[in-house]
Amino acid sequence: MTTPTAARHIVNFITGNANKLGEVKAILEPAIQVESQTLDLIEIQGASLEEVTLDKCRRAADLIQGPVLVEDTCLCFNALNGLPGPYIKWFLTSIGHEGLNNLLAAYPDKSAKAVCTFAYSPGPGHEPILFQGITEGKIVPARGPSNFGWDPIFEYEGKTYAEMSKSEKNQISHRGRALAKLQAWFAKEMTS
Ligand SMILES: O=c1nc[nH]c2c1ncn2[C@H]1C[C@H](O)[C@@H](COP(=O)(O)OP(=O)(O)OP(=O)(O)O)O1
Ligand SMILES: [Mg+2]
Repeated sequence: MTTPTAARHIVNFITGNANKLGEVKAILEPAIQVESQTLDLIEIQGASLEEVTLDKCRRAADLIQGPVLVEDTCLCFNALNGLPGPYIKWFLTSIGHEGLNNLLAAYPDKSAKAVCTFAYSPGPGHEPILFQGITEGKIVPARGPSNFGWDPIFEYEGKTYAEMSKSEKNQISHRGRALAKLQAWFAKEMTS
């Protein structure tokens, strides 16, 4: 059954990452329809996770000249005081799964947080709203298919993200948890 058009929200998710888009669609649709445009948005450095996402969202709204949803994902190693954090993309590209494991070789603490921060802007000039989700896990040698980023090295309750089915991951993931907050906010907007 489809939701009546009048009660339906549409978001324009701006991302260059097809895997993110797939998960966001799987979680939000059909209640919230997800359209998408691919833009490689500049991400600022030396700022908090929230500031990085807010800035990315303002840039996207200015470029699109309309409502946008963006997301920034961080992988924070507790032994490294939260690094690589927002720089995980460049660490992953440069040193891979093994290199990321090696970063923690000197520390007994392998725990890590996956943090997903979505920002929604109703349009240029509006202050974006943030929705954050965190999943606590640990960094392990790669297990499972290498389909999406660091999924094979992030373990949650005995399984790496890569060893989970898509729906299993979405139930407990940083992204799923952030989107649960976004869904609640949109549901409230619809009734107010
Ligand atoms: O659930 C995930 N499971 C495994 N890996 C993941 C996940 N989510 C993001 N990732 C990877 C993609 C990128 O290497 C880095 C985040 O960087 P981030 O800037 O947020 O992503 P991106 O540049 O690929 O896409 P976007 O255009 O939305 O910024 O972590
Ligand atoms: Mg990015």
